[in-house]
Amino acid sequence: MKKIELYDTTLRDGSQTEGISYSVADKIKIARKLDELGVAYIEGGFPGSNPKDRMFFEEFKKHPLKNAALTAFGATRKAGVAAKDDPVFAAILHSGVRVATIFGKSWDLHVRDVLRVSLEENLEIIRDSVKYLVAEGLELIYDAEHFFDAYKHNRDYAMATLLAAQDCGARLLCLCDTNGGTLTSQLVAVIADVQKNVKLPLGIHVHNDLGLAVANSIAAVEAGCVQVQGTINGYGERCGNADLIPIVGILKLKMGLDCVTDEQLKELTEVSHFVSEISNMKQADNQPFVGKSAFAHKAGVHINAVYKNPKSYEHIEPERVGNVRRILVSELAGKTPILTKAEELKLQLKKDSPDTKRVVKLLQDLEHEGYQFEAADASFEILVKRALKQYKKFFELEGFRVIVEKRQKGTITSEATIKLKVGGVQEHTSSDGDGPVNALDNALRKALKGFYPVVSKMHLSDFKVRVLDAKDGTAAKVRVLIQSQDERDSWTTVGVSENIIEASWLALVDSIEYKLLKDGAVLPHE
Ligand SMILES: CC(=O)SCCNC(=O)CCNC(=O)[C@H](O)C(C)(C)COP(=O)(O)OP(=O)(O)OC[C@H]1O[C@@H](n2cnc3c(N)ncnc32)[C@H](O)[C@@H]1OP(=O)(O)O
Ligand SMILES: CC(=O)C(=O)O
Repeated sequence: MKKIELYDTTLRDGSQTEGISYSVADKIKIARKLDELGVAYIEGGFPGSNPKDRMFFEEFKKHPLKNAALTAFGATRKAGVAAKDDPVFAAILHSGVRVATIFGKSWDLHVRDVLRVSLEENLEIIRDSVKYLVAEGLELIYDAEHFFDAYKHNRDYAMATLLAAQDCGARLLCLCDTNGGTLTSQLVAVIADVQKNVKLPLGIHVHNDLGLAVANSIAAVEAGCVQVQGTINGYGERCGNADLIPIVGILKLKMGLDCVTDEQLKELTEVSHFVSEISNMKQADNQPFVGKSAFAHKAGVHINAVYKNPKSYEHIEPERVGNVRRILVSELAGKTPILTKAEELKLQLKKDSPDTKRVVKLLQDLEHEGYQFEAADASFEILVKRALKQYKKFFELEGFRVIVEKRQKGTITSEATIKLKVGGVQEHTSSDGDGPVNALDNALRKALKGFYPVVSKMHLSDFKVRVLDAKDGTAAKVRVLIQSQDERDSWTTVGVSENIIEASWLALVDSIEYKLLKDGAVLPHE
């Protein structure tokens, strides 16, 4: 099986993303995770750039990675400075790595306008730089910056820069689409021409400015490149780098190429989510292979078919990349998920029965009002039970009041008072909280805990509000999603109203009733 080298640059090019700033500890955690995933190279940073990157490399002198080779990144030497005196090279050598990656100029525009040296001097800079680092005993990966633009404007000069790096001992030439503006067909044609002119193996490093980074990386592998550079989740300057996550999935599962083991592939979802968490970036739900929605089915026709045979609407089994199939319940879902949920709840429901039609109608009416059940699993279960009259009321509300108070100098305070009845016994309590919903939640659970002690073992873990008709301003409806948790499970409930407190109350009541239902609570004196 042909082997492809995965080269990860999340810690260097990925850190050039707007909004990302890794600490040394973050970088170390990510490097260790990537090592477990099985990438061949981890570009740890630019030690000539800043102390943080230099400190990062210190950690691996003491505790090396298990599998991957750590590489230190830098530019070719500065014009007019001998390689031995260039501080960037001194930092690379001090970092203790056995592999260095340096980027050099391929494009005559950059040589003239950015480096401001002659074309010949740039070739000399490349030769000197590669020769020096190789003579110091390092494996050298040469990143030909802007190679595809360079080729378009001056093919012969671009080719000469590669030959300069090759002749001086580089191990691999990586062709970079630095500005990310190259079409796939153009990229493949350039690679074919380069292969006729150089002996060294080729790598590919592309940016995503056309949304083609993954496609271009894959086409480059098909054209013969043996190394793919990219970042986890496609982080990187401007529109990002090629996303290594789908690249790994495609190389392994669609092209049968050796890059990680089957076991390592199962870590793909975990690695992607871990890196987005540490990077403090929102995970894209629709990210191929690993997103929350990558194997989520919403349309009734799809759901019906997936129950019969998952291959009907899935390109691979989600478990192969550590993801899971999800069935979303909504007004578009038809009867199949309702029947399945009923089966899970051990409720008798037949496809064409009036009960099933009633549940579908109720679901569609509520979604029309603004409810959304695809994330609110617990509210959906309560809805089915209510519709089938398999539901008991654990308490009856007589009324609540919520006060939010702000004095001229003091902090803002919230207090809720609640009056309810449980099996004919009236309870009247009050509680304060961090905000009005928290106060209401505390008061409700305080009122119920004497009757149902299990409510003390749950808490509210997330609270989301979405305005539904923004054009109506403050009179718009809001949808509140509440996530609750006990020692074993977490569940989500939903409420909709024009009043945010009422919407929150509806979601809170579902949340508590769900807990009581799932724990088999009984009404006092029942
Ligand atoms: C395509 C890429 O993503 S390459 C990666 C780029 N990464 C970064 O820039 C992040 C880290 N960079 C840094 O910390 C700094 O920019 C440093 C340490 C590299 C340089 O800092 P400074 O010496 O202050 O220079 P400054 O950042 O202002 O300008 C960049 C210099 O690099 C030079 N340069 C750019 N590319 C190269 C190259 N391939 N080889 C040699 N020199 C280069 C430029 O000509 C410019 O020098 P000049 O102003 O003397 O002409
Ligand atoms: C080297 C690099 O990061 C680039 O050319 O995009």
